[in-house]
Amino acid sequence: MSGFVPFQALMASAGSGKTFSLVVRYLSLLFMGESPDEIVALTFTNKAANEMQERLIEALTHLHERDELKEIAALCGADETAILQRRPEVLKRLLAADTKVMTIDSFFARILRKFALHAGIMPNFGTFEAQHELKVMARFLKLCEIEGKESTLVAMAQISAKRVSDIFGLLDALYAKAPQLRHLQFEAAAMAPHEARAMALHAQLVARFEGKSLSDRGRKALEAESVEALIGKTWTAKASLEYWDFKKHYDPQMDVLLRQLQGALRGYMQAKEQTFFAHLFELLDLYKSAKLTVAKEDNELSFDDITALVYYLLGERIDREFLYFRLDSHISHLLLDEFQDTSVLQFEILQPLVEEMVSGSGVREHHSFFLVGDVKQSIYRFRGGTKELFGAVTERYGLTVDSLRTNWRSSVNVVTFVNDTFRGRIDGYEDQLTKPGARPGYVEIVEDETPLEGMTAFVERLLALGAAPGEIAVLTATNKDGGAVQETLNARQIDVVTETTSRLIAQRRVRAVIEYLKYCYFDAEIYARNFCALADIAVQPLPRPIRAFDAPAEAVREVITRFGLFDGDLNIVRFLEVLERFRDLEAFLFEHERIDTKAVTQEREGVRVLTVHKSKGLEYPYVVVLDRLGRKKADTAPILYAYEGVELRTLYLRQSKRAEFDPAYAAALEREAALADDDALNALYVAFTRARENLYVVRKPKESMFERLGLSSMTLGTEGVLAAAPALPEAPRDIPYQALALGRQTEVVTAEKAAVAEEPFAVTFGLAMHYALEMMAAFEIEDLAAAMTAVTNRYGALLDAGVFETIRGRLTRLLGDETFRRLVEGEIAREQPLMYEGELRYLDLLVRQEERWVVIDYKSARRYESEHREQVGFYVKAVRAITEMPVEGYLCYVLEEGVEIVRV
Ligand SMILES: Nc1ncnc2c1ncn2[C@@H]1O[C@H](COP(=O)(O)OP(=O)(O)OP(=O)(O)O)[C@@H](O)[C@H]1O
Repeated sequence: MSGFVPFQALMASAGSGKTFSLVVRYLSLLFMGESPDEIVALTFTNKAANEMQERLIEALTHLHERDELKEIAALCGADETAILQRRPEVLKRLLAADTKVMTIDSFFARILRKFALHAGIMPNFGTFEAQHELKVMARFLKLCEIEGKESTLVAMAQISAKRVSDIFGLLDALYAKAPQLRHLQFEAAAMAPHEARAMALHAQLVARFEGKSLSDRGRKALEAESVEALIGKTWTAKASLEYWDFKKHYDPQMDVLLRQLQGALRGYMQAKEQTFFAHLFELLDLYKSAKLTVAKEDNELSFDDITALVYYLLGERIDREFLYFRLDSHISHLLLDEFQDTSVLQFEILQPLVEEMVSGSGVREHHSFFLVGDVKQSIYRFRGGTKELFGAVTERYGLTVDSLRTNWRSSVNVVTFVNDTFRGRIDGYEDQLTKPGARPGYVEIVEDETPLEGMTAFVERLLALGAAPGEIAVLTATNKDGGAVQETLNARQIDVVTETTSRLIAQRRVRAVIEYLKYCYFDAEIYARNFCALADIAVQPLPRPIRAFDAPAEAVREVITRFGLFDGDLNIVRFLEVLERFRDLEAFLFEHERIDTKAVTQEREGVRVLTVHKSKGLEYPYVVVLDRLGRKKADTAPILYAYEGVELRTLYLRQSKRAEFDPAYAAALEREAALADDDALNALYVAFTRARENLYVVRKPKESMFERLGLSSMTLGTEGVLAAAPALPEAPRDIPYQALALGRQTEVVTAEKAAVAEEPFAVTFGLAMHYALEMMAAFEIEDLAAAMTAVTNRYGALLDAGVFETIRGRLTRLLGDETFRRLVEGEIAREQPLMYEGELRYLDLLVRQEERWVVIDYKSARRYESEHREQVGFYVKAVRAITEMPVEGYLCYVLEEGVEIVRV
């Protein structure tokens, strides 16, 4: 019988197999006949998404020897032989599919691309982790000037004693949470009356000491010129003045005054807070429009922008049904990993999907929802991850909550150490069991005044024992510490792989090409030399094509061909794609440092160095956890977010000494500190649970981040490393690389054409021609060759070679057509999905020109003209309604006898 539970949550400790179960579940769905297109699996980091994708394929490829097999058989209620028999077919389906295993951010970006026009942006926007701050700031200041809000800004800077750039940071933080703040209202309140009252009470108090022989230091302590100075005094926060030098002259009336003074100070601080937030919210709208304008200009969005826009679409522009269920092939199964770090906002966006999944009746019978997480590993509170969400969601949707007790990852000593360390320290911690046949493993803690040296000693020892560099991970508290580790290890000739080294622009060949582009731009010999060195070629004169300025990608293609630089390194291909995003060479050179696209493969072997935060969900045979190298930074974030469960209740402005006057604030501050403490403890739990075999901890004697764990130098077990696996020459592996699948016209066209029962050849011919046009980087004759290669690869099996020549001929004529060239001058979007009046269509070509939009529909045969006109007429109406700008529609017949362009 099938053990498949359709709605299930797994809440379980590190290494207990949550991701494993997710993979098992995904594959089981495939074995039960579900299509990969219908399954969405979302993770928190890109790394986790890539790993999951790899695990799916690996597990399927080697299913006969994998632990997953038994579990899949159990879930499907089938025997293992039957499962193995179906494996090739399932693998084929998986490889051919447009799978949706991705981060929540990418998933939202994908949704937004489909509805880009509804949000007023172009669908081919680039994504960056953060937007161009300076630009946004300049735009924001300009808007403040136009709207006459400069004084508000200045007032805020004064109130909070912050620089304008800090206020900018606050706006950014609020922007990310804006939808959750809708219910909050702040009103600017006058601070002056509170101030006057406080100063008057102060004067009365001072008067009571008049004529008394108060000591000099006592008198000095009493002096205060302003309300802020009063707040800074120690005595103002005391319960009574009957202490210290004041004691001798104390009379009870003084405490009455003191109490009143404290009330006035509290009132002052609260008024300050109200005013501050009232101003901040006033500016928030300007900030939002500054961000959006810059985003539109650069056609580039940060993930916060994407989340905000999708939230807006969902709430105001688009029927929720459409957002999820009409555009894509139907989503029937939703799997969420690392749920403890999903933010409330992200969940609100996913909610319609979840609700569809769990409302199981009729056609929805085949839906399922699965989420896994571990609240002990919740470490993204600052980003709006709210661990309470887990409980709220499982309860609301009545999910079966299961737990897993066995640790499948780590050795006996690591599991024992982790149990001993966190038992009683993390609320509700339950000991984990070790897996059957677990190796003993090893744990060592060392206290070292110079932690970097302690760390190096461990790494060198492991290498000497025979561990491969790639099996060792050093986990650090911050990125900066990671840099120090890298330097230290490099100085000892140990190679290191970090986040930075795995960026696309850090790859050798890509760096070579970037040097070449600098050479084209700056014309300085040094760049040419760098290029030759990085490309491993002799120093020689290089061409500096003038077109490199407008079409850098083209210049790069040329130089790659000339020097034979493309030897299957997919990073070059990916880089060319990235390069296409830039208007011209200047834009690229100005911006390229910010390109955070990841490299296709990890080129280098080396010790992995990463922050504890980045290590979540990952595992390594040998892990060295390094103490924080610097001092702990005090938490000085000016805004405190007070949550009640998953609801953001209110905001507080952090003000020094306020806790002493304001109990409600003091409670909020305490709660905040406790939560920050939980986060820090959880981060340590994450760090210690990454090790499979050996775990090493390097702690400083003072100010250690491990202090609260009471760790001291010790060893557990006998140190050793796994015998190296026999070094098989690694087979060159094809990395499945997919361009963003935005949904294709293919399906729609096929459906449309099938309806008119056209002959199959004509349909395929039409699709191939459309595809060639879609693949053209720009409508230049130089791009035709690459587009034709793409088409031949895709349709080679279906069409004869001669047919491709026909297509090439037709397109050559099209590219030479004056009218066509004029129409496509502008910003171009291809295969743009569009939803209007309940209908989904794909536009072949949408061009934004200065003051108007142009819709172009290609046709490969002159038949059904009246239907075609009707279709384009519908597009025009839709784009006009969405963009509220003039729109022109054209039918573009790309025929054997020539090009005909008909205005509709
Ligand atoms: N049932 C199982 N049988 C055999 N091996 C398993 C099983 N479950 C998990 N494993 C293995 O144990 C290791 C840890 O599993 P996994 O990464 O799924 O844990 P997790 O709960 O997601 O951990 P974390 O919370 O740290 O992300 C993996 O190497 C996985 O292949």
